[in-house]
Amino acid sequence: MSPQIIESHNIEKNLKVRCEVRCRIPTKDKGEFYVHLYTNNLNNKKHLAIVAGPYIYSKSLNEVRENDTDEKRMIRGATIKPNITLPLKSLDKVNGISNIQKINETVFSNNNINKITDLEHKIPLVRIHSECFTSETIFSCRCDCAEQLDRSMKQIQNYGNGVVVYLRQEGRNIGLLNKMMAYNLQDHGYDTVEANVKLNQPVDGRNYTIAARILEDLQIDTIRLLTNNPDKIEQLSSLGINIVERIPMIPSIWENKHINCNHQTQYLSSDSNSNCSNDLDYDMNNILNESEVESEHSKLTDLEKYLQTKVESMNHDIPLPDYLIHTHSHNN
Ligand SMILES: Nc1nc2c(ncn2[C@@H]2O[C@H](COP(=O)(O)OP(=O)(O)OP(=O)(O)O)[C@@H](O)[C@H]2O)c(=O)[nH]1
Repeated sequence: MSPQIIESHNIEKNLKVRCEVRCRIPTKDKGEFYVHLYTNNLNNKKHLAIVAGPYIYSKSLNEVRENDTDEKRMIRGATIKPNITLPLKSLDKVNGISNIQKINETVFSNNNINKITDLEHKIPLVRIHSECFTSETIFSCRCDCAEQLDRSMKQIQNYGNGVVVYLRQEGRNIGLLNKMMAYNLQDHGYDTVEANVKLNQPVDGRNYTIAARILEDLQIDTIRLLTNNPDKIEQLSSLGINIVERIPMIPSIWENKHINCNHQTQYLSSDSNSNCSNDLDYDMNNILNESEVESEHSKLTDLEKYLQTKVESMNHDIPLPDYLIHTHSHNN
């Protein structure tokens, strides 16, 4: 067994989480959430659960602690009535939802989220999100992480019942220092996968056991999951989370882009000065030779190159828009 597999087995066996505090966080444009802060017995990282709706409660937060008082419970955000349990668990068994074996792949627009029945509504909508300081705090346009966080919080709030589990696994768990070195390599032609490899780091060093334990603590065993990442689905399923639906996350710069081989296709953004924008104009009728492909690829924004690599090299399960199919990344 590789050291990585041994480590992940150890994590799975020994990991325990505890919710230390829960507080209300109103947001500018996404409504109100209850943020739960978790400690664990393996390291000092403080993972978070950002909860929407009135149905989700933490077991560990609400259980009675040594020398507990009403005031202590109020300060940590626990219910004053101890040991509250809600009937969310095993809804599938009670109502026969376990028949849903296949993971449906539905583009969940805000409209059809509203149309689901009350019963289905109880299955939480979940995003397992990994920390990205560069995009979420200092507005980097190299990746779409901040957009994914923003959109998933909005979708979950609109749905009325769900959680973003926010994992402190910066840079797919290689840490900020390595990620910043990877960015320098990416500025010299490496893609996001090759850069990690060059630094002797795993391409994706994340482990989702902590997320599964947090969901367990929140008394959630059946979910709808917002993701494009098949590895996340596989790991969570093997950790006992029943995923009844996979909801893709289409990056906003790829929305409304489609195949139209008879016309010159234009993908002009309204903000052509922004590095995040997609201001390229391709003629799909042209068959490009190798050096033209190389040259077209070099015109892509950092974000486009990143998204393209996620689909082409990391198996992310979303269709590549036409104009990118015609500009394969250099390592393909
Ligand atoms: N090493 C490295 N990490 C990155 C880079 N860009 C973003 N990240 C990290 O990638 C993580 C997010 O992973 P993504 O691959 O974007 O998305 P995902 O969570 O795997 O998949 P989805 O569920 O579909 O969003 C965060 O921890 C980011 O800090 C990069 O260029 N290099």
